[in-house]
Amino acid sequence: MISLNRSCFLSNPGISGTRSPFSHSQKRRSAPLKVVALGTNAARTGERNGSVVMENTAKEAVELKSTVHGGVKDVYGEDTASEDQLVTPWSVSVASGYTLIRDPHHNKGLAFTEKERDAHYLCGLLPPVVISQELQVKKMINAIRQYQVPLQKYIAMMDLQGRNEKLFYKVLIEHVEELLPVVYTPTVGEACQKYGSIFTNPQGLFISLKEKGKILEVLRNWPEKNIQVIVVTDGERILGLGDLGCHGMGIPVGKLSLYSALGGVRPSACLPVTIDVGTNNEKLLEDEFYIGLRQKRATGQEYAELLQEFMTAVKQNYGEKVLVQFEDFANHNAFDLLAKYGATHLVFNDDIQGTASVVLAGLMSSLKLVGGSLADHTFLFLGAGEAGTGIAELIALEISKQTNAPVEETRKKVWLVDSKGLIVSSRLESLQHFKKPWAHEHEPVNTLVDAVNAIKPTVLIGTSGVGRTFTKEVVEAMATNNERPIILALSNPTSQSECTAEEAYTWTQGRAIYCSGSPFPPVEYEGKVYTPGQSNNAYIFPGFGLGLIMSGTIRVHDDMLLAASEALASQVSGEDYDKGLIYPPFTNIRKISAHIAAKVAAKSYELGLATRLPEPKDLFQYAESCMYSPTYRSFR
Ligand SMILES: O=C([O-])CC(=O)C(=O)O
Ligand SMILES: [Mg+2]
Repeated sequence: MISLNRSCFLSNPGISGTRSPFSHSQKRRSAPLKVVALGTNAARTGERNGSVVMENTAKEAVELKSTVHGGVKDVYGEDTASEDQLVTPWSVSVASGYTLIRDPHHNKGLAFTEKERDAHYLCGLLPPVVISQELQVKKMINAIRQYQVPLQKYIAMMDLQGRNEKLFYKVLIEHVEELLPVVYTPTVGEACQKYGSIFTNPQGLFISLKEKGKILEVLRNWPEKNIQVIVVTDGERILGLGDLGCHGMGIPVGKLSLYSALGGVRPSACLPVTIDVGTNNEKLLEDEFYIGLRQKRATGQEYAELLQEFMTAVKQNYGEKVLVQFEDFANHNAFDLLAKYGATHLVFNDDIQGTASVVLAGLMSSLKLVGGSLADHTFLFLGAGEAGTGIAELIALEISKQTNAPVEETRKKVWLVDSKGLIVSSRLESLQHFKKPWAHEHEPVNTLVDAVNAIKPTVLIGTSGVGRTFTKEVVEAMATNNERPIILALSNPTSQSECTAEEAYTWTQGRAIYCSGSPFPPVEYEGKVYTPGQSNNAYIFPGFGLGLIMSGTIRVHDDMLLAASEALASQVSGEDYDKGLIYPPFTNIRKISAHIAAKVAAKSYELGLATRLPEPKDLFQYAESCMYSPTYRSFR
């Protein structure tokens, strides 16, 4: 193990982040870099940057060292600390031998070449055979297919991620349609429900009330320093499964693996975070395997202060351009957090904004099948939370842009039903603030089926988190009023879907344009096969995030969501339409993400919110060139 003085490496452009964050595209052979904090309980290891090289010789190191006092960030407070203050003795070394094959960032398993085995003290630690990464992929997918139970597949994939990161991403990318439901929705939902029982190696960063007052220090415990995307949850509304407390960690981990696989953001630039303020889930509080704080949720000022400290620490540690994606917060916090931090941070709420953008894309493309413009349609939602009101607002905004009518007018095309019935003006006083814009003039209507009959929507969208609420009666009413009813059953996971694909096709005699949030297999109805679409924000957030990051965007703007929707809709092919699909298949998702990233970045430049200058000439090509590739690198 070669150890090098920390300060010279922290001022190395390759480590401190002044080099392009996407430097993996540089074709340099890399040595596996290991960072070790001495004198602490745990050794922290990690790839500093996909292509950090060790050829920064003593000369270069001395030159770099001499710049320490010239403006290089004193990340650890070492230079400014007074003598009695404690500092962390960071050091940097090259991983080799046993440490190397235990390091998921660099491990290649049986794919280490003879030369690498010689150079890195691996002889004897691996059996003699050397195989290609392609063969490893084949072996892994075969192994996954042996498992009958989805949760076992999930565990096998998480295990792989913790053992050999590049292989994990290569398997996932090359079998994306098959493995998306494994590492993501719906299986991730079951994983969260059983997280305590299946928990082995911790993933992500757990920030609980115990860490209050020292969140900045906790962030610094994470081995990676150049973070570009954080997905954070407080676990209060995990998919449609409710409060899963600290067990919600599966969600940020899953979302970020999609950021890398689908959007090409480097895994080492991604940070999953769970904020643990307790849980109100009694079953979890009594569960002996629960991994979180065993207390009721903190609320009010205590909650707000923890979130404020977190958001401040994030900006302080990672700068202005780190993207914070809020995920699966309860309604009562989600809207407020987005409004509060939207003004000061680069934040994005996937459940409000990502879902809105993906649904709008589907509606734009569905017009090719049903005709007319968006303004010609009438939309009815079951569920008036984050997803429902988020989608509703983006539809109204798009219609307003298309027709030049004020958004207050275009909102009238959109109706929402919540647990108390149709949202109407007589309920205004008692409505939560995010529902108020949707309280239109109408007599009270108590049930969904009555609302369908009264409003006569052309589009029915389920975002309630409650399964089986699009009953036969509801779907039949849609089919009576429309030649081709658009029915989107968006709640996740599969158990919470408002109706199944089979129900939608059967009850409409195959006329429905149906999509769900969680995937359903094709359905055969009267001799014809119908392929349902999946309207899931996974189409949007990876490309959207890439677009923000690659342009150095500092704030999210609604027009970027519209740009993402248009980009996604433009990727639906004639062949897809012929099959009745309104989304492209996930097989091409990396190309789709690059298109979305390019359009989002273009909008950001147009709005003056992008800081990466000059603007690249061809943003699509630039997006593709930025994308992480899971192909092994050669070690010297
Ligand atoms: O995770 C998903 O599949 C979609 C989503 O954001 C949610 O349902 O909360
Ligand atoms: Mg979500």
